[in-house]
Amino acid sequence: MSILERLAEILEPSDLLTEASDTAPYLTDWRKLYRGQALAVVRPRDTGQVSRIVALASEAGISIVPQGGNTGLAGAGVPPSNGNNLVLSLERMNKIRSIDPANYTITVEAGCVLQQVQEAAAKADRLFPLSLSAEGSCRIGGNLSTNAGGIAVLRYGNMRDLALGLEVVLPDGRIWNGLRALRKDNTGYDLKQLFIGAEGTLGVITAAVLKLFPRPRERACAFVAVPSLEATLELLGRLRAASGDSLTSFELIPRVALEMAIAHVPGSFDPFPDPHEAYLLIEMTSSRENSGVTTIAEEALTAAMEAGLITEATIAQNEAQAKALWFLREAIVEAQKAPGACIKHDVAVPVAAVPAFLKEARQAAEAAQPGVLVYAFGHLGDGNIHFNLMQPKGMKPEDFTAQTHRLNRVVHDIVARYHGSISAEHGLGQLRNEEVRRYKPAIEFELMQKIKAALDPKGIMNPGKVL
Ligand SMILES: O=C(O)CC[C@@H](O)C(=O)O
Ligand SMILES: [Zn+2]
Repeated sequence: MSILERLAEILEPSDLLTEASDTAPYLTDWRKLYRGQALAVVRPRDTGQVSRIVALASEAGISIVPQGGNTGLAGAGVPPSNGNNLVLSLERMNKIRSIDPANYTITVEAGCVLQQVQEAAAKADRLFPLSLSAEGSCRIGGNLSTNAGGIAVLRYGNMRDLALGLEVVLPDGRIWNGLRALRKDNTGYDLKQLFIGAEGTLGVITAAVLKLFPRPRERACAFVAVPSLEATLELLGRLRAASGDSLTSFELIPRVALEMAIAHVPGSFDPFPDPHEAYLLIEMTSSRENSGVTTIAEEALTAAMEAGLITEATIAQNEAQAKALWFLREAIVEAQKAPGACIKHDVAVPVAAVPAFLKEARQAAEAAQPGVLVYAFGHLGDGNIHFNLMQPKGMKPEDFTAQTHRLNRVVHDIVARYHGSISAEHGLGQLRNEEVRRYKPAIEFELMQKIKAALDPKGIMNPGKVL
């Protein structure tokens, strides 16, 4: 029997895609940077089916490429071009299995859309805090596999910090049920952490127990202009001190990004009459009714203004205004498409080093590529900056992208000097898996390879990614 015939015994006909028109969306990423081939796209409906598919693939020596919402930025969900593989989409496994408000946990299947999990938590008067721009279409399995970050890491951590248990189909098809809902469990190695951030190279995550938190009752959202990047550090310290544990987001928006959004994304606006070099979008939240978090934010920002740490500030007076300010944060991401080609760097340095890093990296990038537009924004509060470079005016997009490797090197060498990371929240995928070798200590690489060989001796799980 052929592999397709055997898959047809496991799956409903509509869950086994082989026609080019049906498989096409699964064979490329949304930015169309990568394109691959596959024998078929399989869309199992439960863990048992995933297990049978993986066992079959293992026996036949066919690779498995797990895929969630296909919103990734590093090409981890796109199959290789040799075609001897199956794309395993988790999209049909999208059930919330259970929610336990008293234990502050939710158990979800890997194909749940992030927003669906947020909404289920809210319905139970709880918060699932992971939040990022793709939340309407990215899926939890992908969030776990890339250890997704986003805009609330400062307060709640990234996906590694939000997962308590996992269910995983191992590369030989066996199911590991590690769906424990415990906050304490010191019974040996923390195996779930191997699969989180592994980008599907060690197994297929099929379900997870996630942490919930008290739902915020009050939030203060502010947009401020800063006189210098150095000032942002003292401001961050002051806001954390003033607000107790309430500072949730501290996002950097440079003038160039705001201008680009105003020019290209309808609905964008300038919150202040005069231009400023850089801005911050700040949010504090409290789960206490009448917590006074708005007053705390107002007082802290007034004091910061008197101390010369900010030059202008506006605080949202209602939900609609807060939404409008957050819209600007999304618009600056969208606006990146406008100038043509963009070379992305998803880097992290220790928070205190961000201003110095930004200054040095900007000078180096501008010297390496005259006319380049530095578009550096993001999660300043946790040290993760999207240090993106836009093509110089008048340059052809392809001539600029031809410089990718050289410019990556310029930026990442500086990141390394600051003891940073060249992939903070988007993962390595096939975008940075070669480059990371230059920066990751050989001993760490060797350990990763040993773990890979132990768990996936046939090397069938998502080949060509991460390692
Ligand atoms: O476009 C990017 O480089 C980053 C996208 C995303 O991580 C964000 O923070 O908005
Ligand atoms: Zn980001």
